Amino acid sequence: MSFSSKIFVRGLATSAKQWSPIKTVTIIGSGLMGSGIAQVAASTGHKVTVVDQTQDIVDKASASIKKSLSRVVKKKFPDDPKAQQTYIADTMGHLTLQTDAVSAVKSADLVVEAIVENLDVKRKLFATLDEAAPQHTVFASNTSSIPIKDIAVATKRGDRFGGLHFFNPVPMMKLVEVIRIPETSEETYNALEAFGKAVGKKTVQCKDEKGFIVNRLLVPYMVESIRLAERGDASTRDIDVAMKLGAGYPMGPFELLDYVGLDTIKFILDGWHESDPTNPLFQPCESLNKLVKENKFGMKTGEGFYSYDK
Ligand SMILES: CCCCCCC[C@H](O)CC(=O)SCCNC(=O)CCNC(=O)[C@H](O)C(C)(C)COP(=O)([O-])OP(=O)([O-])OC[C@H]1O[C@@H](n2cnc3c(N)ncnc32)[C@H](O)[C@@H]1OP(=O)([O-])[O-]
Ligand SMILES: NC(=O)c1ccc[n+]([C@@H]2O[C@H](COP(=O)([O-])OP(=O)(O)OC[C@H]3O[C@@H](n4cnc5c(N)ncnc54)[C@H](O)[C@@H]3O)[C@@H](O)[C@H]2O)c1
Repeated sequence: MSFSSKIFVRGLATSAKQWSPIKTVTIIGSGLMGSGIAQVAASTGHKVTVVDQTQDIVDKASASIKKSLSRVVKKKFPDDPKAQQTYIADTMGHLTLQTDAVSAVKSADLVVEAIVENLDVKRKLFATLDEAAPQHTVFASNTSSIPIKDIAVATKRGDRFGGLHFFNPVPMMKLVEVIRIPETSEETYNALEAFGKAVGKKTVQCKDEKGFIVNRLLVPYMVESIRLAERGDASTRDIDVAMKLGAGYPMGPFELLDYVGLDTIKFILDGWHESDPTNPLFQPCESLNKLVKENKFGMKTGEGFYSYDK
């Protein structure tokens, strides 16, 4: 077969591959979000490989996925222990957990990144994976606050790059935001949207703007809640009760702040303030900075706006 026809065939194969549904998924990062994304992908029949930095971390991820699955099956198959065990075994049977990212992307249709919220680390990872992954593989980041385009520049596949922003806890939250950058092709967007639906989520589409949809509205709301308490207008408890009973939120803003992590909120707010310093919604927040300075990040450290049994 001549060189040019080889390119043509490969081109067809590649382009044909882009239209096929995502079946094999690699998730880089097995923390709070990566393990949740892996769980919902594996429990909906996808072949999933999860990667993290050490065997100890991936072992912990495996255990937390099993723990979460045991909570899911109690609701899904009440009084049917056999069905519960089968569901857990089938899901775990679709999951491979390892520490080598390069080999993990060799046959991936989709790579979802859910590693530390650090642009340089994300770029370094994607640059490496761009060399290792097949041409047809779609890349997506689960970042909360970094513009997808700033991550995608590390690769040569802007047309096969997007954002899949899941919500914490992934097994429970029914939404995934599908984010396009200008280069994202129609095929890529369709594949990402179809994957979001295939893992049981409702998908919404948005541009690659600060906070996408939910965080852009939630972060200012939560920071304004802190300012309301700082002024002494109401207590944190009463603000939480008010928003749960008055607005129907499952958690009040201070419960949610402690749940998501005060360090994460501060990181996001500082980033948005830096890039838009006059925006009143993004002004720094004194009591948030004080708690983070004292390493009081919320549930994950045992103390934030509230104290928790560790
Ligand atoms: C936010 C602004 C920006 C911040 C930073 C970025 C954030 C990020 O980018 C965006 C977000 O995620 S924003 C954050 C978006 N997220 C939110 O806003 C969260 C809002 N909060 C909620 O939706 C609810 O409070 C929860 C669903 C978290 C807990 O439900 P609850 O009723 O309050 O209390 P419950 O008793 O605990 O659980 C009841 C049952 O649910 C089931 N189950 C629960 N967790 C499970 C898991 N991990 N696995 C499996 N199953 C799980 C289980 O069956 C359990 O029964 P069990 O007998 O205990 O096993
Ligand atoms: N926590 C949330 O509520 C939430 C919700 C939506 C999106 N996000 C986003 O998801 C991403 C992950 O957040 P998280 O809360 O799961 O963080 P996490 O700290 O729980 O997990 C991050 C994981 O990535 C691993 N990691 C870091 N660098 C790595 C590398 N180079 N290769 C492989 N693994 C690496 C870490 O070991 C860790 O296990 C972030 O971008 C965050 O903004 C977080």
